[in-house]
Amino acid sequence: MTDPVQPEPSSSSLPRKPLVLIFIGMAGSGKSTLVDAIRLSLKANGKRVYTINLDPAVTYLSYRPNIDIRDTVNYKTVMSQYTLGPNGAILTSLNFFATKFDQVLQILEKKTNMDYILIDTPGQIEMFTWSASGQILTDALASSFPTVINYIIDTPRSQNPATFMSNMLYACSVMYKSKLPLQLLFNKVDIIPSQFIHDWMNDSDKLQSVLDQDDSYMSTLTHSMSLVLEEFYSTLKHASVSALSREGFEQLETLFEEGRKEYDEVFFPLMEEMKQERQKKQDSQQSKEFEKVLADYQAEKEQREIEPEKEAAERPIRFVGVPVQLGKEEEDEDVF
Ligand SMILES: Nc1nc2c(ncn2[C@@H]2O[C@H](COP(=O)(O)OP(=O)(O)OP(=O)(O)O)[C@@H](O)[C@H]2O)c(=O)[nH]1
Repeated sequence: MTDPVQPEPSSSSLPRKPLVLIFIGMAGSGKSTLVDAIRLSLKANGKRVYTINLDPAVTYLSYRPNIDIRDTVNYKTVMSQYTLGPNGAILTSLNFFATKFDQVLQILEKKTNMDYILIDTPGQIEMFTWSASGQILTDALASSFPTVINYIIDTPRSQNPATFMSNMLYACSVMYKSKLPLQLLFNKVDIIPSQFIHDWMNDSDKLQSVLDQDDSYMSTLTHSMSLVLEEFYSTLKHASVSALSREGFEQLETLFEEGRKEYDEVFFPLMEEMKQERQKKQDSQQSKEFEKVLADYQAEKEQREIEPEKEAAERPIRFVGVPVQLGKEEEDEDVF
């Protein structure tokens, strides 16, 4: 395969960092198969690729990830030790891993020669997208590296308009929650071409003609939703691929680099702005607290000048900053 993209220098003056690609999608949409296939394809194009598996419950992976959550947390042990069900154990394992993620970041920071870091996530999508630990991991990655979310859609299953709409609404919510560039990968196009999805996204009448065959409440709702999502579709970048046949892979590097550009130009400045805003708030809170301490000190000093004897009698004795309360009978004793 030829290299379709010559990496452009990042818009920032900083050295070019590896691009983090987080793969998210409904169970069985093909995340792990796609991560492996994309890893091999990028490597064949001469790119250096690092892989991380964040699914503690996956039993088989066709590739050996460079960092694997399963090497740190044993999901089955977590389940029996904390008497948890499968979902609780996945969540707890992710929580444990999040507490160690600074070490992962330290390793990644040293991988300056890498072009891409591919991240495989748990099959139970909400375990990652709606958990505090998922948010912590995503934020930690996005504040250190250009990061793009790849939302995988199972094309054959999306032939049902309600399934299609559920996926689109979920993708939209992931973008809002993560505040990161999001791209759609319509997977499994070796089974059925994704043309119908493009038609539905570009022309709501085409979706309507399918919905017209069904006069249920759901079809009316789906149509209303499709009108609402038109704006979301218009900015969305996507590609149709097959992890098995590697169809559509020739457009992936271009798509990923567009995601990097979007992160650099839109999301990174936004994140920096938010960081500065937070810092400003913190600084103003600190200076308010400092002024309060200063005012208290001033008031206390003035009080001391007015009533020096009374103040000395009432002032608690302090030992290394801790007020020592003396009992009545001990008042004359040296308690230190
Ligand atoms: N025909 C076809 N099958 C695929 C493709 N990608 C994945 N599959 C199959 O889909 C099934 C699920 O793939 P996985 O890669 O395990 O999907 P996943 O999203 O990682 O699954 P979970 O982690 O369990 O959610 C497997 O049987 C794959 O072989 C594809 O492009 N075409």
